This record gives sequence, C-alpha cells and structure tokens, in this order.
Amino acid sequence: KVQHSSAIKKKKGRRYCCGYPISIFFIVVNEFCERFSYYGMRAVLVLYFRYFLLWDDDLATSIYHAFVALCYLTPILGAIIADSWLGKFKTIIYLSIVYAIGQVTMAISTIHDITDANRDGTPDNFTFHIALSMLGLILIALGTGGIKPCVAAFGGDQFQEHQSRQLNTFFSVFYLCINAGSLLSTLITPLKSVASTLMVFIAGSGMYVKTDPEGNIMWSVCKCIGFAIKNRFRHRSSSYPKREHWMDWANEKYDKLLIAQIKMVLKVLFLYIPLPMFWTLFDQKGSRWTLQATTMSGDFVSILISTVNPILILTLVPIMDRLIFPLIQKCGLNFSPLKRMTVGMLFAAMAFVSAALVQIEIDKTLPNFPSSSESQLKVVNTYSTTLNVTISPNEHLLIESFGSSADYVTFDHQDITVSLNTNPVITKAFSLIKGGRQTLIIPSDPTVMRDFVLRHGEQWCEFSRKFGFGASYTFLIPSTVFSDDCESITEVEDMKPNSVHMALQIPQYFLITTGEVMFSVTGLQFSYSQAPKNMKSVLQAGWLCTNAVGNIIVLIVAELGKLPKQWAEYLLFASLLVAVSIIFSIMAYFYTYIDPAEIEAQVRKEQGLEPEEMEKETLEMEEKDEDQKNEQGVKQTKI
Ligand SMILES: CC(C)C[C@H](NC(=O)[C@@H](N)CC(C)C)C(=O)O
Repeated sequence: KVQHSSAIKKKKGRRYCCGYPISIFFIVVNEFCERFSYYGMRAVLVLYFRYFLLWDDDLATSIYHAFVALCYLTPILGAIIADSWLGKFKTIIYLSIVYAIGQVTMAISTIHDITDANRDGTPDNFTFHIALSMLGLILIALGTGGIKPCVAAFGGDQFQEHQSRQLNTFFSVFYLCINAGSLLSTLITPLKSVASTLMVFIAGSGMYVKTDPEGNIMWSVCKCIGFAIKNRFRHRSSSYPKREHWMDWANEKYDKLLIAQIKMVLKVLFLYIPLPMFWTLFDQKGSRWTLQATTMSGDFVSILISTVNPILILTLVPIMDRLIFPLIQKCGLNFSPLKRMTVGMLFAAMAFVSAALVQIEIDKTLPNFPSSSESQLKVVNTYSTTLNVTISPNEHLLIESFGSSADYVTFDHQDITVSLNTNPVITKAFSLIKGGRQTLIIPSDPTVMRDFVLRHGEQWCEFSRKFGFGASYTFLIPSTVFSDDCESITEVEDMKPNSVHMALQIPQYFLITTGEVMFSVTGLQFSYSQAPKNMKSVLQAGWLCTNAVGNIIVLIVAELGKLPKQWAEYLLFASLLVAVSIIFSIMAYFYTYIDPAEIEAQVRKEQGLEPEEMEKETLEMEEKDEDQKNEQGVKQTKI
C-alpha cells in the first residue's frame, strides 16, 4: 500500500497541455534525437566497412545486417532490466550512456592517424580498428535496442486509462518523430545527437510518471511457466481433470494475478509468430530494392529514393489518422488493429508485385549476358579500312574502320578462328573464356602502335558528354592522334546505359510505406494496449524482436542464394506474405481484445483484494478530477 500511494503521488505531478501530458514532449524529442543519431550512423556504416576497413561487399553487407538484427534483439535485455530491476526511467538514462560511449568508441575507430605511424594515409593496424569498431557497434546495439522498448512504453505510461484516444495519437506522433529524425540524419551529420538525446530526456525528469519495477518479474515469469509445464507433465494421465489453460497448472504454487498476466503476454506473443515475414519484405528495401535502383537511370531521384520512406511516413500517418481511419469508421466498418495489420501485410505484398513488374521492365533492357556454358565476343576495328570479319564456322561481320560489331556475338563453344579480308588475309585462332564477355581489337598497324592516355600531362582530350548509368565504353584512339585532334577518337558503346527510370520504384515505396503505417504504427499501439502493466516493455521488446527475426531471414535468404530471375524472387516473397497474412487473419479472428487493467482488477477481486482496488479506484477518480481541473486551468489561462 505504501508503494502504491507513492506511485500515485508521483502521478499527481502531471502537467497538461491541450489534453496531453507535457512530459511526452520530452519523450518524443528524445526519440527524434535518438533515431537521428542511429540512422545517421547506419547510413555510412557499409561505406565505413567497405572503404575504411577494406572489407568486400559480402562481408560488409552481412555484418551490417547482423548489426541491425542485434539492435532489434537487445530490446529484450532492456525490457528485462526496466520491468524487473531499474524501472524504465533509469534504464533509459543508463543505457543512453552506454549508447553514447559506443558512438564515441565508433568515432575513435575511424581515426586512422591512431595507428598510421608512417603517415601514408592508411591505418597500419587494421585489427585495432576492427576490434574498436566492433566494440562500438555492440555498445550502440545495446544502447539503441535496450532503450527502444522502454521509451515507447514509458511514453504510454504518461497517459491514464481514460485517455486511449490521446494514447493512440501519441504512438502516431512517436512514429512521426522516428522518421523525422531519420530523414534529417540523411541530410545533415548526426553530430553530438546522443548527448542531446540524453539531455532532452533528463530535462523532463520532474514531469514523468515513473512506475516502479516489481522485482525480478522475468525470473518469476520463467519459473512460473517452467512449473506449469512440469506440473502438466506430472499429471498427464487422463484421470486428472483438464484445465482451461495449460498455464492453470501453475495454480498450485503461483499467484493467480501473475498467471493471468503471463496468459495475456503469451496470447499476444503467439499472435506475433507470423509477423517477421512482414519485416523480411520490408527490410529488403535497403538491400534488393537498392540494388534494383542501381540498374535504373535517374540522377537526383537516387537521393529521393533513399529518403522516400520517411517522407511518405510523415505524410501518410496524419492522412491515415485524421482522414482514412475516421472515414472507414464513419462507413460503419470495424477496422480493428489486427485487421489493419493484415491489410498492412497485403500492401507490402502488393509492393513486391510492383517491384517484380519493374524488374521485368528492367530485364528487357539489360544486356543478355552469357550463360555459364556460353562465351561472348565483340569485335572492334581500328584498322584503316572497313573489314569483313569471319568467325568460324559461320559468323560474318562487316565492321567499318573505327567501328565495332553491333553487339556481342554469343558462341556455345570456346575455340574460334577469326579471318580478316586484309591483304594478305589474316587468320588467327582464339580460345574464349566460358561464361565471359571479351572484346577482340583489330589493331591499325602493329608497327606504329602507341599509347595514349585520355587525360595525362600534355596530351589530353576532354569529353563533355555524360556517360549513362550502368554503361560501358571503349575508346578507339588512332596512332596519329594529338591533343588538337580529339575528334578522331571514337567511342564504342560496350554496354547500353540503364534506361528504366528510378521513378518507377515510387509505387512500390508508396505501397510498402502504406503497409508500414497500417502494420507498424498499429503494432506499436497494440503491443502497449494488450500488455499487463508490469510487462509493457517486455511486450514492446517482443514486438521489436519480430523485426530482428525478419532481418535474420533476409540474411539467410541472401546466403542461400537466389532464384534465377529476380522478378520471380519478388513474386515468391509476395505470395509468401499473402499466405502468412491469411494465417495471421485466422489467428486474429480468434483473438479477443482485452483490457489488461480490467482483468488484473478482476483477479485481485477474486483474490479478495477489493479494499486495495477500491482505494486505487478512488485515488484514480480523485486524480482524474484533478487532471480535469488542471486541463481547465490550462484552458482558462489561455482564454
Ligand atoms: C521496427 C521499426 C518500427 C523500425 C522503425 N523504422 C521506421 O520507422 C522506418 N520507416 C524508418 C526508415 C528510415 C527506414 C524505427 O523505429 O526506426
């Protein structure tokens, strides 16, 4: 009772603005700064691996995905610390310090002068830099992941039970801040942002509602589940009467309230099983879709593509919240949170169908590369006259001087003989590389061959033309050329530039972001509303874990190899998500929404704890009155 009254006393310090507790301002600004720091660092991480640590593409991508997965696994640790030991407020403070140390460690690891004794611009001891950066990344993952479930749940704690509308708006604004932070971080450098994150959070210290942790709750949960399983196994004979729920087998030893709370959490966690599939598709934005963009044309659009998701979130969240959802409600349709999440999944599946269609368009324009048993050859003629080139047995090409064969010629054998109609006729045998592309250059006259560098010292030729994305060229430089006759240099296009414009990716980004708003924002709210009071952070962590599992699936899929056609892989993922969303909708159909506070009150009542409950209710009523007075006070002051 003493502990309870002290919690209520703290609640009485609440201050309001427009019906919202002022304390949430500090929490959303804190989230904005944290995401600014996280995404700013993440944006340059692969580049750091690739160009500073000199790792290859595969290693850089794998470590990057492993880091992202770790960031969404550590929430479990943060939630356990918060709900069982330190409480959310202190956990956020301590883990933010760990986060800041991680960022500083990471920053130090990028200073090559530390080990560059000979000052040649490259570090002398890569092991030192790798070890330091890995330590930094682990600390960052611990910090960012650890505080993530606590910040969302701590924000939710600032509201009272009758403020469910404000609570939903809070989660939407919270999501907006995540994306505003990430958007800004791609535009400006995230300098000192972890320090600001911490300072903003501490600034609101006096205004927060801080609920105390209830002992080592996770340990009690594990012991209770373990006991229920053991007890069920001991009474497996059919002579024992069945119990309504398998957790009821813990009734003999554990508190009914704890059992009821575990049941609530398990019910939601079970519902989460199919959800990682959504994130598997969502997270391919950063890998497969980015690779798809590299085979497309468009300069400035590439910047837009990297920021299109947060920009769309900033526009779609208010549109959905203020227009679409109320409109659906007005039409008398019950668009419950789980239905929204199912529709969100279907949107993500549609995004992948759109990606497949774009891929089919791209494939039409991509060069036809040789299969592993074929070889391809292009012939370039730098001879002074047009030549008739015969490639055995029956390929005849007419190539004018300083020109090339129209395209690569494909052979299903490797040994060829090339004959030229020069005087005398020249014939030469070649062995081509299997599965490769080669160019055969017919020299002008081997005796007068000379080197020419396109831009070097005295001799240079400037090309003002723009080279297309993805194209490849060969320059034919006559042996007689000097800097004043650049015109005689001929350009042969080996590979055509990409011609499918990046703007075609916008529909798939629009669809996946619409899906994200329906799925992710709703999932965040749902996880908070369905969790018992003492396990709010744990359920937030469970929700974030679905993202970690999704990322791990991406890693496995990338390692296992791909289908021969990329568009087929996109369609496969889309169909998998449709199948998963059907399973999820069936599970959702059988899920009954609960009010955890009401269930807890009911169990307490059954346990004969009415007096305390009544006292709490009375206190809450008093508090509600006081809050209303507060709100009116604010309004009157405004008037
Ligand atoms: C697991 C998530 C809820 C991740 C969430 N991401 C987003 O909101 C993205 N739209 C951001 C974008 C820049 C990829 C987060 O908390 O970062």
